[in-house]
Amino acid sequence: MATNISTANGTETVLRTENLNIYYGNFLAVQNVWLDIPKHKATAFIGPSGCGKSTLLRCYNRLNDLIESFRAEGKVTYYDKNLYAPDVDPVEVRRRIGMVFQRPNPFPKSIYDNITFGAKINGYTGNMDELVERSLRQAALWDEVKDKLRQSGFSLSGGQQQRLCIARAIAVQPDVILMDEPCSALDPVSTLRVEELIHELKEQYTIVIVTHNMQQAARVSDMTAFFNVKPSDTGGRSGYLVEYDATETIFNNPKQEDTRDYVSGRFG
Ligand SMILES: Nc1ncnc2c1ncn2[C@@H]1O[C@H](COP(=O)(O)OP(=O)(O)OP(=O)(O)O)[C@@H](O)[C@H]1O
Repeated sequence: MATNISTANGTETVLRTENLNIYYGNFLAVQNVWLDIPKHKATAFIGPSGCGKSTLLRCYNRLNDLIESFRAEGKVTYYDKNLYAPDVDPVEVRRRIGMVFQRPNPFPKSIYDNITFGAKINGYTGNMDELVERSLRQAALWDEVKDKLRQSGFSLSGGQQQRLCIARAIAVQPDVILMDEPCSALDPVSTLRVEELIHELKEQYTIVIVTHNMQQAARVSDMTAFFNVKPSDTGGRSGYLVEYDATETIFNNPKQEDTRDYVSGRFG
């Protein structure tokens, strides 16, 4: 279907924003975003602090709905279906479009129960032991925890906790995994582990990752969107999309001077 094709790389589009403006109260936080997220690729959002990377990311699974002052104009579609249509259940959206946060946030439960919790809520009727093993294997954590599944999730290292959170996200069988600076609280070895994992995960899932670390964007992503901020009519500074292209192009041959300056470290 023509409307389902990302012009950027010819693959199927999973999430699309059209003329998206995001407000907190009267403040226009992000303006006029047109962006296609391609299937089974990793797409990175980069840009200076406050340009709206996390705000946009949270629009994709309606997590901003929980913020009272939030309001969106324009369109966000998921396989051509309007994510904000009145008949769309935000809880189901969040099951299909999972999220991993900046700080690992396991539930105060055992490793095993961290994985099964969401599945139980969703009425999963399959074999829980298999689900736990499969999810932990996919998150490259199984070998490290298989002998201590009944221990608390908090007993793991920070990097292991983040992989547990990724396993928890996988366990509800999502289609998309949103990652908001997933490595910013991790040491370099754990960061590398999660980056390797992203490469493996994108064979099955569509990944969108916000990162402050440009080397990380260059290492893990196929597509990169660079956002910047500019003064807004509503006061303050609004984020906007400067350039979106294959990661290699953004880092080696960007079309916009602002992108070139940012990726070369001249500002931001
Ligand atoms: N809950 C909120 N209420 C009001 N304003 C908010 C809220 N969350 C974010 N903002 C504002 O929206 C703008 C975009 O913030 P956002 O956190 O999305 O940017 P970011 O690019 O992810 O920043 P950082 O890289 O620092 O995490 C900022 O001006 C921020 O102050």
